[in-house]
Amino acid sequence: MNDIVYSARNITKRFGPQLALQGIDLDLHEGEILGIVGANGAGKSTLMKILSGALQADDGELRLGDNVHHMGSMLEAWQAGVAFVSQELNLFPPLSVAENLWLVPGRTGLTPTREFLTAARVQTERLGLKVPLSTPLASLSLADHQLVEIARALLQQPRVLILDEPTSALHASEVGRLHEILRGLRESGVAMIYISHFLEEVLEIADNVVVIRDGMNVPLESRGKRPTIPEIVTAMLGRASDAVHEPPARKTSTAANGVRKLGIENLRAPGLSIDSLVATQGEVVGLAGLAGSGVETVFEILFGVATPASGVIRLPSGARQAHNRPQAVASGVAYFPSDRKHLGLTLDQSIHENVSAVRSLSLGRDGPVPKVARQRQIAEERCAQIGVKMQSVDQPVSSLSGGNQQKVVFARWLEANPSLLLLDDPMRGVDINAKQEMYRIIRDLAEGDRVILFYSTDPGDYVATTDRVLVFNDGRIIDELSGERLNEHELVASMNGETAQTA
Ligand SMILES: Nc1ncnc2c1ncn2[C@@H]1O[C@H](COP(=O)(O)OP(=O)(O)OP(=O)(O)O)[C@@H](O)[C@H]1O
Repeated sequence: MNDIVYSARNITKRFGPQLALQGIDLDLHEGEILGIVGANGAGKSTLMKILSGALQADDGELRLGDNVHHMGSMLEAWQAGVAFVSQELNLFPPLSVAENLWLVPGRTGLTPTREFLTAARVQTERLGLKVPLSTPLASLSLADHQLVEIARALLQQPRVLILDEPTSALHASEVGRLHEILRGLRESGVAMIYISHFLEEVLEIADNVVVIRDGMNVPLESRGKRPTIPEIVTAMLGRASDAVHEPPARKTSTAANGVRKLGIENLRAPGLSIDSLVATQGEVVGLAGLAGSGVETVFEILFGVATPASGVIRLPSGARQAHNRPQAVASGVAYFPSDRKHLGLTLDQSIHENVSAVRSLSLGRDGPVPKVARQRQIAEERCAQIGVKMQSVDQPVSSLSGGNQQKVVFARWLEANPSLLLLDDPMRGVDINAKQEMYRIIRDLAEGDRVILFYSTDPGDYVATTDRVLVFNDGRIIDELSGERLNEHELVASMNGETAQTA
């Protein structure tokens, strides 16, 4: 094994009464990709923030090479050659891509040098970011934001690169490109930490895997050998997973009278052209496609935040197309957006306030906002159901880990009673167990009289939850997968236009 580049000993971190890290040890070697896995709230991001100077440990020691190093700030870490791609995507939406790439700790001025721009162009192209560097960041998709954040770290030519869920918004081809780049960096001796909830992905790219549970290292039985996924899951959860998911008994669409249905006809908008799309109550219909395929626009139109040029929309509640968000909500439409930062959570409010907030938007089952005691009870039930790791429902949402915040949003929409549920990558960043529970909940929701449209960056999610999948390309529906054809292989091929048929 090569030399140790970066090591942590007995790292401990408390947030008030919460002991987030309890004596973590870690060794990172030159030219090693170290995978770190753990359930939501296990302490991965906290540890990465400490390694990258964004947070200070309460106790423990960090060593860079042979020297004890006090990572007092992110600037110090950058200067020591430690670059961090954060799960929270610390970018500046009003600035351009180039300015975002340029702005790193310690650098002053907003104008990138010509030399930097040339390097930036090469790096972004290698990662598959297809927009000019002058593009305002705010106009890019979440996946592109993730690529910009990765490019920014790579442009620092770090000795140590920490990637916290770098692929949560990326499609398989983008993941493939990133892995190729990381393998190249490994060859040149860069040491990397790679965190992901996609365990197959971790096993594919990582040389070694570290499991963290409740802020502590969990030894793997296969010590030194390649661990298996069941072994990793058992270590993560502290027990074997009970989360064996059977794909749903798929329904075939019934357009019978008397059932609620979503009907879209001749819908035209910039980058979108749908002749017909019908989904009936009880169905989970997947809308799949690569970035820019048009799925996002469909969601935006149905939620009243984008306006089509023409077309007819009939919502399951019987209402016509909504022209703004309040109208959409009042017409029974719930939208679960993929961007965690814009999930609509009020971060400084408590979990129970957030979970019950949508009732006040007139979607509630029992109408008026329930009393606080009842709110708390509902939130407790919902959070227990999907395993939100928390101290109490009174704590602010901002104190939860990223994946647990995502689960609170999910719990919140469970408390609403929409007739049309738009789920835009709801499982991004949630751990394997919660994912299985979400699959079940989505199926249960569909069993009621709801129509569910579902999008994910993980093809496996479609197979696990949907009845059928409409594949979008260039704003059009180019394929429909159901029955035997609804498997990951066909889906990925179809999204890439390999077996596309006209639906
Ligand atoms: N700023 C904070 N204030 C209070 N508690 C916090 C704060 N940040 C994290 N925690 C708590 O520390 C624990 C570890 O959180 P962390 O974000 O490190 O988990 P994680 O393993 O990265 O989870 P995820 O997979 O969901 O991103 C959690 O219980 C979380 O609630």
